[in-house]
Amino acid sequence: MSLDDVLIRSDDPHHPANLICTLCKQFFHNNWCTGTGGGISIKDSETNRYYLAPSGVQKEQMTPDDLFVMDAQTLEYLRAPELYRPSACTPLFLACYQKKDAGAIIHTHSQNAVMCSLIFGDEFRIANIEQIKALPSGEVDPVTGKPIALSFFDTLKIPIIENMAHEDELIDDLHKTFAEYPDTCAVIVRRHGIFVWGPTIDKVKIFNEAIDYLMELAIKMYKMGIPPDCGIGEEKKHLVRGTDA
Ligand SMILES: CSCCC(=O)C(=O)COP(=O)(O)O
Ligand SMILES: [Zn+2]
Repeated sequence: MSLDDVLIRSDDPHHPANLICTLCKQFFHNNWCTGTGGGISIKDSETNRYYLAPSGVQKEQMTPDDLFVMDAQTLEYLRAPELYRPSACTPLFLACYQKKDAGAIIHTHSQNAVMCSLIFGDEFRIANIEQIKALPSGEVDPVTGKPIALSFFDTLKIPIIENMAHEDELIDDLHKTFAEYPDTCAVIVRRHGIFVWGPTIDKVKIFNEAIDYLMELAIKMYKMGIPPDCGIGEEKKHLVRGTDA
């Protein structure tokens, strides 16, 4: 059995090497990972390994052979395809693994994230929308030990940080948001996209989809004059009637 057989070959569609490729294809069709932008990293908790995409490749065309594999303990690459460099987002993914105990990270260049970063200041907020309930509050049920989701009556708050010339230059602001927003599962990068993390890739996929839905809705509300974080019933007084926005 070769090292590749151990690290990247599996018939299991849920194996990280397969899942990264499958999800990047899906995300390409959502316009989230086009033109080489965006990416996904998944931790294999059983083997304690990080799976990372190569940099600058068309993410929807990746195969398991293209992936980097890193030992989560030593941070040494167990597999590093000669043709490639690891994703430029690797330091940011590692920060999420190490500081947020993430099991996976999704990075997209969603236009909804970019638009929200152009409309809003240093925080994206939206309140009282059913889809918010798909997102974690950051609190844990003391009895069951399970994470508690946000309630319909809560306000989702996602920090927005400024973009930099290179991905690794985002690291200081990412660490700052970890301190200032200990409960957030996402950071929007202005004029760039969004990073979303969580305990498993299944959960992160749900978080990313829910946040993207909420960002898209917020843009529509904003265009209608409705602040996305306004209280229930307050929308009427903000509504711009007759708009074709
Ligand atoms: C046009 S993509 C610019 C780099 C970027 O923002 C990104 O998400 C992809 O970086 P990678 O090194 O993973 O290709
Ligand atoms: Zn990016």
